[in-house]
Amino acid sequence: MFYTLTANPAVDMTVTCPPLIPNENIRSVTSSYTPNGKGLDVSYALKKFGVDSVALGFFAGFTGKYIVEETMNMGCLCRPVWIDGITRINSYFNDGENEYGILNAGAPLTPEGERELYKILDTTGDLECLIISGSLPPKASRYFLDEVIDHAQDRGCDVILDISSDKLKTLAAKKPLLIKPNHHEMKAIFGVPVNTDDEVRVAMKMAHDIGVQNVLLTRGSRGDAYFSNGEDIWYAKREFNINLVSSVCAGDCTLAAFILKWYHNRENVEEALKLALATGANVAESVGLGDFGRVDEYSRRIAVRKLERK
Ligand SMILES: O=P(O)(O)OC[C@@]1(O)O[C@H](CO)[C@@H](O)[C@@H]1O
Repeated sequence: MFYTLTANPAVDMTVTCPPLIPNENIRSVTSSYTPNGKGLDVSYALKKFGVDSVALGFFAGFTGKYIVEETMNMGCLCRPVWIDGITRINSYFNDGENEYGILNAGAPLTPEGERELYKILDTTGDLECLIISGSLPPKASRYFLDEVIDHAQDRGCDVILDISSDKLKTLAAKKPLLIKPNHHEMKAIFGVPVNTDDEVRVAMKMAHDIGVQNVLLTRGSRGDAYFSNGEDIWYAKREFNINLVSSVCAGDCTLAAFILKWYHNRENVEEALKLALATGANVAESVGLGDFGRVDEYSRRIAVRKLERK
């Protein structure tokens, strides 16, 4: 069974509005409030593909209650750890020209909360693959992620990381099965750009050298991605334009789709990349995750090639 961990979930408030004007109030055109957080998004996307997972995370207050209820309403399994405070609300604005995001800190984590999570990881019956996504809440202990990975790996569980913290560099030594940085994160973590095939080769090698088994590198609005398994590197690109509404959950759904096709069939890189980019593109065309209505059609319009070995 797939498990996702969202240590710092959020209600996303997504607003479309006329251009923002300093020191003036403007009225929004549309607004919506959706249960989110990177790991939860992975669980929701898997569910849309008909695959169950268990969503783990720390939840607090009325917003936490809303997320857990909505998660269950979607038919997703969820094992919340309740903490004090209020789960954050993140705000995203699209003024027709640009996207803006304001991300809040989240409810502070407690040692008791952390221990409760470790207990779930130690005792749950079917822990096969844990996808750890997103930021950490305030007051998370210094070695929280190290501990989470240790508890999971002690159970023989694979670990996938989608975190932007520079902790990723040290966590790589624990040999995660897969990491999913975007181009900004890859540059921040390894200090090298990833604009060309050759630059990507260098960055991928750096990731593998420090312990990462597989890397899915996404490049946001460019609509392309690279995947490296340590032996070969594939490049995938969408061959169509999208009608951008909100790119906010696109990366999480890209990851979910990739895992879905690749986790149980590691040879299936090409198909996995096609579904991943198609899903990300379709999600960016709606608020939240959308209905995945064009994923099949888009999958047929993703070009994939293997890079020459050097
Ligand atoms: O602060 P984090 O955890 O890095 O990111 C949180 C977040 O931006 O990630 C999701 C999109 O990926 C949003 O639903 C959510 O608001």
